[in-house]
Amino acid sequence: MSEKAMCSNCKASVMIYDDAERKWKSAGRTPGLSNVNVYRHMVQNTFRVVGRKEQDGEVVINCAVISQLKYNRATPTFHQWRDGVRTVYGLNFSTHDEANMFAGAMEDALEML
Ligand SMILES: CC(=O)N[C@@H](Cc1ccccc1Cl)C(=O)N1CCC[C@]12C=C[C@@H]1CC[C@@H](C(=O)N3CCC[C@@H]4C=C[C@H]5CC[C@@H](C(=O)O)N5C(=O)[C@H]43)N1C2=O
Repeated sequence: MSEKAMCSNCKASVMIYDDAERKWKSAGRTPGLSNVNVYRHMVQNTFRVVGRKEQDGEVVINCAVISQLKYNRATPTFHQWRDGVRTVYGLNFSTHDEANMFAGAMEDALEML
């Protein structure tokens, strides 16, 4: 297994900001909770955020973590970042603890890049 999870799975609703309509939309086919995690590729030392819907495993986010990424803890349970091009992702976590755990994994990844 060339990729390792940086923390245990965190539950969050994955959202994408629609610039045109200026509103957040649920990523994937339907709204709902996903298991999100930061994965480290052990050979390439690259990182990505992957989220799969709890309900049916749909991959709703698969986003590279680039060194310039600015991770914004907008609230204790809503964190957001730009993918470096044009997509803004938002994670609405179920609990503060999961939000902190995920943010810690993201910050660890950014330190290693
Ligand atoms: C300089 C910069 O780039 N700034 C970016 C943020 C950023 C900063 C630094 C680095 C990277 C980034 Cl990405 C920026 O400000 N962005 C990125 C796109 C969207 C937004 C722009 C305008 C709106 C206004 C309100 C605000 C907003 O979205 N929320 C407030 C805080 C939590 C609040 C919580 C939950 C979500 C769930 C749905 C909606 C709701 O609660 O119903 N909502 C919210 O309303 C959420 N916005 C943003 O965050």
